Amino acid sequence: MTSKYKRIVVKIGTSSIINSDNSINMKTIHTLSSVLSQLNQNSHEVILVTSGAVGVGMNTIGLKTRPTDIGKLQALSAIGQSELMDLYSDSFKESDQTVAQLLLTRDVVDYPKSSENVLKTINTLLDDKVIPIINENDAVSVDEFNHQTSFGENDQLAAIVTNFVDADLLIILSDIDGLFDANPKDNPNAKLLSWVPEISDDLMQVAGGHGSQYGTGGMQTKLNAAKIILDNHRKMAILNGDDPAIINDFISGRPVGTYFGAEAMEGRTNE
Ligand SMILES: Nc1ncnc2c1ncn2[C@@H]1O[C@H](COP(=O)(O)OP(=O)(O)O)[C@@H](O)[C@H]1O
Ligand SMILES: N[C@@H](CCC(=O)OP(=O)(O)O)C(=O)O
Repeated sequence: MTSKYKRIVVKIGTSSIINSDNSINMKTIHTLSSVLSQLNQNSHEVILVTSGAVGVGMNTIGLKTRPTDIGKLQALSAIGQSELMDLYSDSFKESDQTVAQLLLTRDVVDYPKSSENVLKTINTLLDDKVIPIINENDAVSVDEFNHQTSFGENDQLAAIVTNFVDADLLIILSDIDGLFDANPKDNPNAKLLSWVPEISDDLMQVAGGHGSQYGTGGMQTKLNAAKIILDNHRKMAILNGDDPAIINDFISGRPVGTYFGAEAMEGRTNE
């Protein structure tokens, strides 16, 4: 496998981790753990940004409808985060892969001393071949005047982390094959876009909201993430997380999903 991408950030969304009946998608968690372990043990460096704390928390206490109250969501994420990490730890252990948990707030990357410490921690973990698993620290995040600690959602968090750790590639795994020229849930004739070199206003118009009650951002937040990535001359892909082995296909140069990058890639046109 080519090693064009040495340091890779992979983000997985709630809709890939939680099934529509509120059960946990253990198959995806197992395959993801195995694929990322292999990459990490074969000359790549891998960081996982995972959503799912609120969804797993809902599963744990048997709640079927996502609450809107912030306090309830924060409590659910506190319940779900430890469960989620347990699932990942057990699953990565099957591939002899050690993982570490980092819960970030925006001030951590905005303040020089704390950002220096987080970067040192991540680099030390990667040097030691440990996979950092990152989520937003939902229970303490706030978004208020003079005290902004919230990333808001994990697509943006993943793009910020990709820049922060100077990674070569961000892969966003979702419940859909990539970015389409219209939301396929509303338009059955929508076509998959294979290559996106820039984020135009027209493109922002085709990006709709989330697909299930468990996902939060939809394609809009993924395009905001892509903008951060392209502005910083990096590369990103949106792939279907149903079978995370698709990560290997993308890295090997197969034209799967949607690729965001200024330079063309062989085999990719939107014709
Ligand atoms: N133009 C588009 N192309 C693809 N998906 C779209 C588009 N517009 C809206 N969507 C919706 O975005 C959803 C993925 O976002 P979301 O539900 O937030 O997932 P995640 O939990 O992976 O972040 C898709 O299931 C789809 O319904
Ligand atoms: N921090 C939240 C995730 C929020 C989020 O961005 O979710 P998603 O749109 O599914 O990536 C959680 O773990 O539930």
